[in-house]
Amino acid sequence: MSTPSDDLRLADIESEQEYVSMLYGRLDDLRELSSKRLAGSLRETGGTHQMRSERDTSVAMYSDQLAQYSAVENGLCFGRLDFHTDDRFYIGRIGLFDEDKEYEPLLMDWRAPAARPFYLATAAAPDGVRRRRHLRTKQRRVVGFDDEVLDINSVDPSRHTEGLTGEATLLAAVNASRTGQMGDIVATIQAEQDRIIRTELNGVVVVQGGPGTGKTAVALHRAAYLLYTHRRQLAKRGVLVVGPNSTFLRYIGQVLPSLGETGVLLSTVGELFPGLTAVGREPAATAALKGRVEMADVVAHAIKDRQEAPALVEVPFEQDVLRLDRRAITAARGRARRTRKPHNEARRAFAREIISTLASQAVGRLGRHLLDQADIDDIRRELREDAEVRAAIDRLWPTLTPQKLLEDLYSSPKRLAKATPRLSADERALLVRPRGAAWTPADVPLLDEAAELLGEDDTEAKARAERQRRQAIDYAQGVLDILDLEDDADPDILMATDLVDAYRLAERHGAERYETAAERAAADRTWTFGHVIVDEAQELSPMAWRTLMRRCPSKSMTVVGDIAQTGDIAGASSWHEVLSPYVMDRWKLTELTVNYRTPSEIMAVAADVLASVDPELVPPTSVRDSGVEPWSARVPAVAEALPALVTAEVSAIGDGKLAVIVPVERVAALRSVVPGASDDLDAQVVVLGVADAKGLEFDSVLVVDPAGILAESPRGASDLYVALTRATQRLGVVHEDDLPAVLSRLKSG
Ligand SMILES: Nc1ncnc2c1ncn2[C@@H]1O[C@H](COP(=O)(O)OP(=O)(O)OP(=O)(O)O)[C@@H](O)[C@H]1O
Repeated sequence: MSTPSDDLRLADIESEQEYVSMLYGRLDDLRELSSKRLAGSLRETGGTHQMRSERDTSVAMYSDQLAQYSAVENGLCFGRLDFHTDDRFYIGRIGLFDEDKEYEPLLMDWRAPAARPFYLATAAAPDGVRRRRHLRTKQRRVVGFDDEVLDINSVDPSRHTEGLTGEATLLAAVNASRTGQMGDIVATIQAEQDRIIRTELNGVVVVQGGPGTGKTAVALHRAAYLLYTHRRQLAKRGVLVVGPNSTFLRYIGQVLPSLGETGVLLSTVGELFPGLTAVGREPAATAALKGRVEMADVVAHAIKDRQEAPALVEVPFEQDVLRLDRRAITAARGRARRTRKPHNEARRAFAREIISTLASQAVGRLGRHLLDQADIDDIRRELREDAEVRAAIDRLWPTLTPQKLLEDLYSSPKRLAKATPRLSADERALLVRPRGAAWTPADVPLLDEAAELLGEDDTEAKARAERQRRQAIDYAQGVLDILDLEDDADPDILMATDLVDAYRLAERHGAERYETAAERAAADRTWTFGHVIVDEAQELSPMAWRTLMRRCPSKSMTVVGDIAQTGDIAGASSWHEVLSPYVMDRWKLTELTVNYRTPSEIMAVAADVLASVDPELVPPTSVRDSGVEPWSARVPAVAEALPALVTAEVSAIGDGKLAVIVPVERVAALRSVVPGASDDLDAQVVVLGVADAKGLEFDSVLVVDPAGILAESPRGASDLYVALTRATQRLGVVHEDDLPAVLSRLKSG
């Protein structure tokens, strides 16, 4: 039997449905309009350069609009605010307006200043809000809502935190099964998170917080907020989001599109050198050494060593042999270095000096009194064009690419010894590598450093671009010729060539058209971004920070991480240490304190491990209990016991996700014994090392061989802390040896 309050609720759902359906109708209208306009712009051809460029802008704009309208389809409207003044706003993923009523807002974009009370208003500080309503929708259907009446009498003075916003909806969200893809939190952003998301654009903001406090979520919503609030500034230069590995980037990849933002470049540091994929692996000690800041000097040394000054170089020229002694070479080198230009650009000054020296020798031998200025100019020109002379200059001051410089360095113990006077022999040995070996992520900051010091030698790139442009024009000309031939019969028909010439056709079909700032940025090493967000920032080495800082000269950055979770031995142990070389103390620390992922039962176990990293560190407070105690199981052989343990966990989590987190060296062996296991996050069961599990979360986690994880690295305790805090519901620890003392709280299951 339905009660009067059930009836009221149903009536409310019905009226909300009416409103939400009206909003979807409006969205459909907008979609249709943009689609028509896009089709119109694509049909247009010809015109002046300016007309073409305006048309391209329209095409890009309408395509973006269409992508945005599709992206916000799910959960378009998720909230409502009722004010004491009887005003009422609906809050959603984008703003929608009523064109017939002077653009009155129908739906408020969550990022608009007027939407802020939805995240900040509390019973103690209601900001004029009487009621906050969270709407739950499935596709276009309203399925329920939760109301909070912001009444001062409902304030609980015993609560120390400022309280949760939309608690029922929040708990439903954090309890939901995980999908292998991070979701957005736009409907349930909490006050401490909202303040960080809306921090001003300029300067460096550090977001420090324990596991599960929403750092990644906050960082991504901040990107969306900044793009909305500073669209003009940021759309041009773009926003870069840096993550620790490609698994993580795939995991977070859908969040910004679901917020209607597609123009953000997601990248690892290892992917920041265009044209090169750094997939090589190397020992952790080698990567850590390459990450040290002294490597910047090593690169500089390596370049100087290539500016050689041997005792004597003989240059055959015509019937004679010209000589360059060390004094002449050093003088030319000094001249070139004094230009303070990068190596490849300073080469021109070096070559000019060398040609001058050789020219005076050649002229002296021929007898200066016999030659006039024109003869001397001829000799200079011949010297410049002479293959032997060029070869001599190449040897003394070679044009270098970053790749060639590093490859030559790693593969030559002699070169390495000269470039690394401050490294020990053991350290130097870590850098030795044969030619042709794959580039590793730790090489990328060194290549970037080298590229800065070498300067772009873009002669080859320019020649290639020109060749491609010519080919495109030839191709376009061919197309036009064919069209003309076909239409030849009827002179009244407008020829394709009347509308567009080959050059323009080629230009319109060129690869650069309609590219977003993010796409252009991805292809250009020297691109600088309007804002850079660094996630899991504690993992970055000092050399990686140099690369990132170069990409953001304005130092408008959001740095997100947890010093207690640092696993990389090149990683950070304090934010001050990381940032002060670039911005001194001009950075702002913000903190997140509530854990939305890990239930309190699991967090209690993780807290013991955290205390072993540093007793001063405070674990975040879990937002909920799960009612399930974490357990440990001692088994004679993990490989044999694991399949059954995995099957039991899978049946406990229904269609949720399970991760088996193991020491890196056991990943391959254990992945092969777990049925259906993979490293693909879409699979139900994944087997991962800790480094690859960073930033991810699963309904259930089995941590295997905790002693192995602790022993695997000097930062083993941080790694174990990361592994334990990946679970949203259930945790089991499986071990063969004694359970490490830090885990003694676990009950054996
Ligand atoms: N306000 C919120 N509403 C709903 N869910 C939230 C909220 N804040 C965080 N979460 C959820 O909590 C989980 C953890 O968030 P997130 O991955 O951003 O944490 P993190 O601080 O980056 O963690 P870690 O340091 O362990 O990588 C995610 O599932 C996220 O969606």
